[in-house]
Amino acid sequence: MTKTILRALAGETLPTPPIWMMRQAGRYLPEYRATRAEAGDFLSLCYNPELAAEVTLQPIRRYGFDAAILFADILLLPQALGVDLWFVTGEGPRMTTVTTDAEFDKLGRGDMIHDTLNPVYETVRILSRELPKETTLIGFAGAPWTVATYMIAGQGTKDQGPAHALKAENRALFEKLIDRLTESTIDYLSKQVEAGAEVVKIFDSWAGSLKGEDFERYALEPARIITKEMKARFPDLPVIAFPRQAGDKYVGFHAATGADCVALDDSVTPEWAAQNVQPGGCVQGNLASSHMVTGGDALVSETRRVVQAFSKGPHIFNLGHGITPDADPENVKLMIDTVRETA
Ligand SMILES: Cc1c2[nH]c(c1CCC(=O)O)Cc1[nH]c(c(CCC(=O)O)c1C)Cc1[nH]c(c(CCC(=O)O)c1C)Cc1[nH]c(c(C)c1CCC(=O)O)C2
Repeated sequence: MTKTILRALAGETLPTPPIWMMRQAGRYLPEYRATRAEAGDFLSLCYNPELAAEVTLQPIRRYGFDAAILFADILLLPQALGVDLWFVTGEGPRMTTVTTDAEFDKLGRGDMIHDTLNPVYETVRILSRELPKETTLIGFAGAPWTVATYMIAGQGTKDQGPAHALKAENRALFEKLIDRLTESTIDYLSKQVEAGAEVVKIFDSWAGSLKGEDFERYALEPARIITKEMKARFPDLPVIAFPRQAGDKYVGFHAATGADCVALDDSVTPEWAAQNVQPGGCVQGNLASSHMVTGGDALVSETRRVVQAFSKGPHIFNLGHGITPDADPENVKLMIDTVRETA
């Protein structure tokens, strides 16, 4: 029997949508916090295959999600290209910037990324042995634009101002960076698939700040190239694209990129997306993650609404963005029970 997530990704409408959750291994879980403390810090956890596999498995054991997502981070790739990366507690990632040709020229390329990323592939190998046979293993990478926004600013930003500024001031350098990230992302994802990832997801968290032609060039086009090359190398590999906050640009994203599934954030209604995006293929999403904090009747009614809106086509139930550290683990259970009862 084919795994439910793979069936949905192949375009099948299932009686109950398969479920997983962005950031399902995370700080809202006491067992995650304990393992992270054992590892020392977040990056040490990412590079410790035994412990990274352990935190990936924790939400599977607790909730029986239909998919596990590799525990790692989108910023490991720039680190593998040679930038310094660290996390400031309570604030987020920091890295050395790439805003000049000289800084760009110091970046690595080709197979050298694997020296740093080998522990991630080892995590994938452990997981493909240890996951329950019905659970799908999802590998992932950041989309070039989103990763570039962190590399250019040296940290997270509200409006991706520094990346937009570099794009305006030195478009040739900006485009070289996007191209280098596109190439390295293909190499990185390929190694994850060779190690046992069954699906790959491309996270473009800041796609929504690209407007007009910039969206086509720097969100859609890299997703198309990555998808095309991954499918050339691995013909049966399903690809999930997440151009977060794309709004009306979600329409036609499957066809334009070749992605099997488009993940939706919660700024679009499920009714609108069912009508305008789901005809293109499988969709994933899109309950607001705040319900995992607030719970109650609203959680139940909004979960039912998402399930019902997408019930006539291929759908993978998920949140619209990652679960937050202040979420209540009991609310996750309530969401899963509601999905499985509603369908
Ligand atoms: C932009 C981005 C990043 N990382 C990621 C994105 C794209 C998705 C999104 O928009 O959320 C993706 C990511 N990050 C993480 C995963 C693992 C898989 C999963 O469970 O979803 C995935 C898929 C673990 C993580 N990545 C991070 C944590 C929290 C770190 C900790 O335990 O202290 C986890 C579990 C840290 C991280 N990593 C990043 C930031 C901005 C932060 C700090 C914010 C925060 O603290 O939540 C970069």
